Amino acid sequence: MSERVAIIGGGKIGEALVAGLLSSGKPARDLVVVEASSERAEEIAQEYKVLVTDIATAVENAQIVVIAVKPDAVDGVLAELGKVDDNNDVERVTVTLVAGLPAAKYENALPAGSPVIRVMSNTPLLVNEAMSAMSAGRYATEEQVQTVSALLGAVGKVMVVPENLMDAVTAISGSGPAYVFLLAESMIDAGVSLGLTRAQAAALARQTIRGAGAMLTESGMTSTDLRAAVTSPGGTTAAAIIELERAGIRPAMYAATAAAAARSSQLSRRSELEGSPGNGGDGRG
Ligand SMILES: NC(=O)C1=CN([C@@H]2O[C@H](COP(=O)(O)OP(=O)(O)OC[C@H]3O[C@@H](n4cnc5c(N)ncnc54)[C@H](OP(=O)(O)O)[C@@H]3O)[C@@H](O)[C@H]2O)C=CC1
Ligand SMILES: O=C(O)[C@@H]1CCC=N1
Repeated sequence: MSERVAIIGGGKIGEALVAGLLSSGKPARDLVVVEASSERAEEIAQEYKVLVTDIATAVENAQIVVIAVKPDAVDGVLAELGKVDDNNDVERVTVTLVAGLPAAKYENALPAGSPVIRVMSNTPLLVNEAMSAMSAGRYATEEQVQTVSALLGAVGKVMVVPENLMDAVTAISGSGPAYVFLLAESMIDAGVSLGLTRAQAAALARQTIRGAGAMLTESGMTSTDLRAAVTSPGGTTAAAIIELERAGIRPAMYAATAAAAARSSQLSRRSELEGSPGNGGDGRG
């Protein structure tokens, strides 16, 4: 069965999901987008030929409703979803791609017993190479987990994790593409400083990262063994690695990912405070 998927938020991650699903073979008629910015809505409709509409039309007959807005826009989306007349017979699962916010936040705001699945994916959705981690909320059935897993499996790899690992997942794979792009940027600038043109340096860095990525996923070797195979005794790579270690590349990665995980956890704590009785939240659940 081809499920109808409504995506609320046609920003960077919403667009990447649309593009990835279409290129994986999902028909455009099974995708519908809700987007607050009219300019952005027009762009998405033009580029992907999917219906971009209001929330009530979008969720009608949708088996999967994906929330892909910034954390601070989630309350607005939940309020809009609450106003949608829900008298059709479609069994619906809500999938949140939002960083930091727990599945319970959605369960508390949606009608009692609503199935929710929390997902942390990443922008390589765009090229069907996403890494998506998912945690089922308390009302999601095994069948719904399988359905969402199949949907995300069409646009990359999927891992099921307990929800308490979502902050760590966000720090590694959610934000991770940005670390690799930063590495690419710094390799390109370094290449220019060594006399390459920017175009030459960019071509060398891009294909090197692509090739190394393919070896990581396809060789069956560990990253440690792959690095050792490049590092000739007394050679150029050893000279470079000494400098990277001296500059603290490992402690920098520990600190960076700890900061990302802490930010994710902070968003989660803030939403708990806002949702608890006596703190101005709705107090349900
Ligand atoms: N970017 C990434 O790499 C990743 C992002 N995420 C998560 O995905 C979510 C979205 O991030 P991202 O795509 O980067 O953000 P964007 O700001 O690019 O996209 C969000 C879009 O949703 C729109 N929007 C806001 N409120 C509503 C509403 N009520 N109904 C419909 N559309 C609305 C925004 O419009 P407007 O700008 O006019 O407000 C904007 O176009 C975040 O929660 C983030 O944590 C998760 C993994 C990776
Ligand atoms: O930076 C962010 O908050 C989002 C979540 C993971 C990647 N981008």
